[in-house]
Amino acid sequence: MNPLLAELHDKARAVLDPVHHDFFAGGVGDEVVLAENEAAFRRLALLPRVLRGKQISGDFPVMISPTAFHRLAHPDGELATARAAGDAVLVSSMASTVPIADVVAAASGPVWFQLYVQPDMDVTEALVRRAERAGCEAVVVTVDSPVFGRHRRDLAHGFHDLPAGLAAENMRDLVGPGLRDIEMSPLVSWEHIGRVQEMTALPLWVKGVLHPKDAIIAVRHGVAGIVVSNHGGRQLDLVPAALDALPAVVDAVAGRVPVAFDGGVRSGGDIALALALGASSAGIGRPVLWGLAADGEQGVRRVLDVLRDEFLHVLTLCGGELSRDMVVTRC
Ligand SMILES: Cc1cc2nc3c(=O)[nH]c(=O)nc-3n(C[C@H](O)[C@H](O)[C@H](O)COP(=O)(O)O)c2cc1C
Ligand SMILES: O=C(O)C(=O)c1ccccc1
Repeated sequence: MNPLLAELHDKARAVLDPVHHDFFAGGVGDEVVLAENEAAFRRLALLPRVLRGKQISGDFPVMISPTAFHRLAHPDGELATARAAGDAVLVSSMASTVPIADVVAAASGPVWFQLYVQPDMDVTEALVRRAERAGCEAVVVTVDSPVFGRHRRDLAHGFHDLPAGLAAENMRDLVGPGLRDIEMSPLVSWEHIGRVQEMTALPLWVKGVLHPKDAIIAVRHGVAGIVVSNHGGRQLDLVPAALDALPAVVDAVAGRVPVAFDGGVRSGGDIALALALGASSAGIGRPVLWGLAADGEQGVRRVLDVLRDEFLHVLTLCGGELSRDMVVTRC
């Protein structure tokens, strides 16, 4: 892990209510997958290319992955995250504690709206309209959550609702703004993806694909892109590290749509490895929350600056190239 990010996590741990820290930090079950997501990067190495004779461009293909309830981390919540995002894609959680319209207004770059399809399709449509009216540039449907993950730390703390004054603002006047007003349903299917596509002209991405067969089905449904993710180890504690699932999905998709990735990215080198394995961009989840808790907008900016600087340094050392043939396993 980049030591500056570790420092921000230490600071976040010191300032956060331990219950809220554990909501952000925790995973499902024994937290095997949570640990594996980071460990998977350590098992890979890069063979740099040499004497390529070129100056690298400043492209920084990173997105802020959707995470719920930023006002648990800092009073400015998602407004601070949005202001700090710069030109990175900000995927704003449907479970934000600031309404999506205000998130987009605070951002200077693209904002995408993350959606859990609600079994009441009128509620789903109302959410999509809110995202459209706000000016979101894509909808990202999270598909790895037919049910809430059983987060052992939350159960131990008895954390199952937001403190007074905080709410899931996008849900207001639809069902209710409480944590449990957001439904996850095992009845959601590919048919619902089609229905969301009929609702909106916005590009639709699916987030949380691990099986290459699902990636192929997604492409067949005309998705704009796929995010390979295991939800940061918060859903099924039996899945592989997200990084280990990436190559097979990239191969199955065969360039037809972009394949983004998240899970365990903690350094510029991690971003480089994900890109070398074929990811179009790397998503950052918890480190953004640590920056936000530690120092609000400045903290999130610091996280992105540290990762950008380190990524561009690594990329330069790799001759400005990242490809699958440069990745080898250690030992
Ligand atoms: C506290 C927390 C809340 C999350 N909330 C959401 C969410 O609302 N929607 C979603 O699609 N994913 C959610 N995720 C998953 C992230 O989008 C992402 O997949 C994951 O955090 C990436 O792994 P990382 O934290 O190791 O970077 C959440 C993750 C965390 C840690
Ligand atoms: O905690 C999560 O991982 C998550 O996705 C979520 C979604 C909605 C409400 C609370 C948490």
